[in-house]
Amino acid sequence: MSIHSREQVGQLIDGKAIARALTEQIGQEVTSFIGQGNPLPGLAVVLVGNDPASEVYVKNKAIQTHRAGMRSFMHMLPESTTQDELLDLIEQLNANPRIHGILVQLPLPRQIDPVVVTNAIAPHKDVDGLGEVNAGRLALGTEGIVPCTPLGCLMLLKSVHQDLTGKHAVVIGASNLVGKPMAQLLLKENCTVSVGHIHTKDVRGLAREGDLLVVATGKHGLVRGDWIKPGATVIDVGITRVPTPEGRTRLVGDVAFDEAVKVAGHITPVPGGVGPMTIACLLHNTLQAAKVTQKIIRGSDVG
Ligand SMILES: Nc1nc(=O)c2c([nH]1)NC[C@@H]1CN(c3ccc(C(=O)N[C@@H](CCC(=O)O)C(=O)O)cc3)C=[N+]21
Repeated sequence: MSIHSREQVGQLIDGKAIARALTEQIGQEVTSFIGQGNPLPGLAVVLVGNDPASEVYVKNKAIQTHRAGMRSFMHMLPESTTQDELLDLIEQLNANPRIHGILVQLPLPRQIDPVVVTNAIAPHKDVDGLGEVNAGRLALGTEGIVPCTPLGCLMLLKSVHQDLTGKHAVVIGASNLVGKPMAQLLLKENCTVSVGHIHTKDVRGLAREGDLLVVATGKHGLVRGDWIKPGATVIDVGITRVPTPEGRTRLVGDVAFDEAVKVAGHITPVPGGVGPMTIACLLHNTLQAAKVTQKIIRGSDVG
């Protein structure tokens, strides 16, 4: 034995493997859904402008959609697209019976108001769960479509803890896309929830109190080892492309992984953590949306 104490190493939460299993299960459900005479679930993804990172995500989504046996409809619009042009497209997609889910990739160019656009998506096709109707349902704890990234984070937390009741969950970041819906979901799981954000006075002190720590700030490497309660479960939602010394790029999260892994009990990597779960949950939401639509059309339970 050396005189140094053995370094504790947290266990990796394998988001890629959990997402693969979920996608496979969704694929089987799709097969039985269409076997009952229902149409293929269809997902429309709309990308405005040519942000190269967004294009990668959009392509990944299309590949995974086909893997789960669903149809995907891609709409790539130029950076100069007006809000009215985008609203016209959404109106067409809302009316198209082959399309059960609509996702408009964020962020949008300056001339387009994301709130107006998200609320233009029919609530039963809002597979991102970001419109006022679904956000309101989540806040009230009623049935609705739950945003993909927070839903994926919850599944990862549940892969470690069967029951989250009574745990102190700390969410860093209060965006409408991740932080706010994440806090709502954790409340529903009977956690004591704290939300830290840019104005929080001692965000490190707050983070250190979390039995569960979900970080979604977009500031890579923000959360250091000494921000983490020993043994905590850490979910890193951040995804930033940074240059390497060799002149390439790599993806990094909001958590300084090498430090954090020594303190955490369980931790998600980037890549291979939350990202693949986001896509798997998008497919889950699209299948659910298709089921709800068919249930209404047939006036009967399709399971
Ligand atoms: N309306 C809307 N909904 C979104 O869900 C949404 C969005 N806009 N805008 C952009 C962000 C980002 N996002 C990701 C999804 C998957 C990966 C993903 O699959 N990541 C892989 C690696 C991908 C790679 O290598 O580039 C991983 O983390 O292992 C990443 C990021 C969804 N977003």
